[in-house]
Amino acid sequence: MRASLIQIAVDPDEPVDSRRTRVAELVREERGAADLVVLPELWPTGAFAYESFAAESEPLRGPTYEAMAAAARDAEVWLHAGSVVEAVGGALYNTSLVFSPRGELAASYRKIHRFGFDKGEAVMMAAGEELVTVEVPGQLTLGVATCYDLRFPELFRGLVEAGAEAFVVPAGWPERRRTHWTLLARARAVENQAYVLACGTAGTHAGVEQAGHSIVVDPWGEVLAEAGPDEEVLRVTLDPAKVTTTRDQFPALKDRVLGVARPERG
Ligand SMILES: NC(=O)CCC(=O)C(=O)O
Repeated sequence: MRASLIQIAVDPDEPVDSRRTRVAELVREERGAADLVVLPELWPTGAFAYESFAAESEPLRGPTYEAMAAAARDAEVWLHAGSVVEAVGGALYNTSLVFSPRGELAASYRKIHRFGFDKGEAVMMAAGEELVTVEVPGQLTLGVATCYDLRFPELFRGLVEAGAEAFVVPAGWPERRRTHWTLLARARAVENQAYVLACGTAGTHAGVEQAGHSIVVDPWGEVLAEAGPDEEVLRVTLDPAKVTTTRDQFPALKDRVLGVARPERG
């Protein structure tokens, strides 16, 4: 399975419409080179551009949906189109969109763990509640998570229980915590014996320098490819059989103890 992670530079001087057009072209350029294309979290606005969230919010089938559905169809790729600020009634969600090569919506995922503690996304957005997997026929079953989710291993274990063999993690991760990004991507791969495809943004928006360094890790925890800090397309080939062989040859997942009791609070 050939995967291309498009690490987009989010520049506040580039209008959102222009970025949408530019990104759609970048996706189209992967035609024939990729089976799966991955974009980062909230690339239309920037993950830390909280002030623009409401103004740039869109319905699920809004302008980003339309542009990405057409790009997936033209490129004939599975497209994890990163995430958008989805407006639903009075609420906002950080919602990822996954399209089939026919440009049909295969899945959407509302980010479960919101970043910011008592500000930003954590207070402006509502939390998703559902785990999402997408089967790419004949290839891999993808488990979908977004950025800050990477810090919560129970989410990824839940995705494994649901059949995930590769995690796709769009992000807008800051340079300041880049060591966490790399470490957590490798940890999620090792503990779940699954591929991790983590696609971040480049550039600086809302005063937050982005780490870039999108990364692809195999089920043994080895880094297959890693981007630099700037806009870049990271291309890698995944072997679906490697998930099965890793899980068969070192069957740690079989030793899970399910339903471990939480300690009583005294
Ligand atoms: N957009 C995010 O979820 C940022 C997460 C982050 O900066 C961190 O976990 O550290």
